[in-house]
Amino acid sequence: MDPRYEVPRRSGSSLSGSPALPSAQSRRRKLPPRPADYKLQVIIIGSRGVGKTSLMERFTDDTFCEACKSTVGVDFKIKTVELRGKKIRLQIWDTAGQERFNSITSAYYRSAKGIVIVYDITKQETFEDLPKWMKMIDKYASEDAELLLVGNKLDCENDRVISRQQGEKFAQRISGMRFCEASAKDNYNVDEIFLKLVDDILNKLPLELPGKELSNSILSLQPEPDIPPELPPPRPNTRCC
Ligand SMILES: Nc1nc2c(ncn2[C@@H]2O[C@H](COP(=O)(O)OP(=O)(O)OP(=O)(O)O)[C@@H](O)[C@H]2O)c(=O)[nH]1
Repeated sequence: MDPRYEVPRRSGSSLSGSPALPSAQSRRRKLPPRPADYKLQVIIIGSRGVGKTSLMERFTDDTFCEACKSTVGVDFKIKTVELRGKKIRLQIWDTAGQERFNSITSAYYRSAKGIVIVYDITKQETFEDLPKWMKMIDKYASEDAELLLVGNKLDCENDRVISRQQGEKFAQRISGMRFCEASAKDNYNVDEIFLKLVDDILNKLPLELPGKELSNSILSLQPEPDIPPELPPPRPNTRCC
């Protein structure tokens, strides 16, 4: 065949020894996703069975499990959200409600910028446990962490034993604590919980560094802990009622 009419090979150049042309697949490769502007950690605490895992899974995967296993130690999920034109990578720590795991879970409080404290509106004892959770916060969490109290299982209105006013009153006694009722099952107020918390965290950040632009580096000072961070020194009992 006249070499002038030879069609160049697209690939499999090993025969000719010439370098391989990029394959169709590599040419179609997508651009890497835009990195997150901020990385934030949020922790969910509260007594056993109040729905901490369910709230996290509803928010991150939009799923609900009727009979989930109790959390052992700590679990986490990641979700990226866009807020105020910023991309925020949220790392959500779901802690075990059982007291015997407190020594493990307490190690995760320190790096949390936001704390969701959950009780079950149908279970009196989970509401009565709240001061105990506040003590954990006072002892282990950063003082500037945003707090949000959630009365979960709002779909069980007929079995309600804790009124909305009781929840509100508890939150009002703690400086800066927000309150809402939600249902992981019915997906009611779940996105709102996490987005409001992130919004409050973002609101607060510039005040921590007056005169400086917010940047990724501020948050990357806090690496995402794969292992529990070191236990912080106890903090003064400022928030407990
Ligand atoms: N009706 C109703 N049930 C819920 C809701 N959220 C969770 N549950 C149920 O409550 C039970 C406990 O839920 P979990 O999410 O495992 O609770 P948890 O707080 O993570 O429990 P621990 O890991 O033991 O601390 C499960 O059977 C869930 O299906 C809700 O909003 N409504």
